[in-house]
Amino acid sequence: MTAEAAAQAREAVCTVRDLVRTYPGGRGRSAPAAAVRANDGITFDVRRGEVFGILGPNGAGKSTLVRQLTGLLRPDSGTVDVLGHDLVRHPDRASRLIGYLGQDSSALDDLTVALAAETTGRLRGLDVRTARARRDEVLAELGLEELASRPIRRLSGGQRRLACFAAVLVGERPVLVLDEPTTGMDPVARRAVWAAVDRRRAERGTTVLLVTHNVIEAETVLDRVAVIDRGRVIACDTPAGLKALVAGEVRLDLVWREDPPLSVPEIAALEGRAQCSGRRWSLRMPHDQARAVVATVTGGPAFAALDDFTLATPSLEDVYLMLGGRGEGLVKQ
Ligand SMILES: Nc1ncnc2c1ncn2[C@@H]1O[C@H](COP(=O)(O)OP(=O)(O)OP(=O)(O)O)[C@@H](O)[C@H]1O
Repeated sequence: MTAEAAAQAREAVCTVRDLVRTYPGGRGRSAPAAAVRANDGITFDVRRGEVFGILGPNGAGKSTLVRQLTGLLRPDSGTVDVLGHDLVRHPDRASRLIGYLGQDSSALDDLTVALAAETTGRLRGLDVRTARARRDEVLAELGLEELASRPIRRLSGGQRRLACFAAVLVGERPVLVLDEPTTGMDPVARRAVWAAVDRRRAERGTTVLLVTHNVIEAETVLDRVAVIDRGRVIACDTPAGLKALVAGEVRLDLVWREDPPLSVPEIAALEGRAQCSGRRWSLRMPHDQARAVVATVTGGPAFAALDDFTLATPSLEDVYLMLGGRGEGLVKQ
């Protein structure tokens, strides 16, 4: 091991090695359902104080991965170490180390926002006074005071998500695992979540593992990201490092009014290279080629068929596609 690798291993808070999890096939309605290998040899390290992302489209295996990290699902093979604890052998230790926000919040639905936060603190060993004090701090921090006495089940989707996030923060844990925490939230709530995460990282060195299929969020809030496709890590780096893989290229999006004008030879030649989604074509190409294509679509007979076009610098979605991932499931807003 090099000195650098040794230093990195020392500061790793979470170490995942060769994690495999297969869901058994069942008896489907018409034919037997095949087994699904949801995690197929996943390996990565998360360092202290890092916001580490797991990015991938629906069904990539993200939730399966975090449920194993949080001791809720047993892997077929592989290891999960969090702060020196073997969580495959001792899954019961996960709740002392990790604050987990899963996708399903129904367990808290019957409680009010305040009681959900207080109860979580009590379950984590705080005495009543401390649990109430922490509850009040977190509700104020997230702008939830006005909703404090409302039952969670009566809130909007975004408010409910924020209330569950608040509960996760009461009774501090050194590691937070957040499975798509901002789903359904408006921009104000999203900002409150990221500010709360940042504050804990800066003040307490909290380490955050964040599951997302939102590429914009991934680019703005993550220090490093593991890109997952079909149960495997296909890349792991900083967002900037990943985007350097497609540096020198631009993304051209073309939106046609109706059918694309395939009678124009230059357009027909582009079709095979484009990611087509309805009337939208998306292409990645070097700058000078993009200039030539823009001249063709805006100057020639193709123009009448064109509804709109945009040129943009490549995003993590382009990296994902370049690496062979299926891009359809990623969210871009
Ligand atoms: N309990 C289960 N039984 C059988 N197959 C499952 C089960 N849970 C998940 N799967 C399958 O395992 C694969 C990975 O699912 P997983 O929920 O981990 O993906 P994900 O990346 O979290 O997706 P999403 O973004 O939609 O939450 C999918 O093909 C899914 O259909």
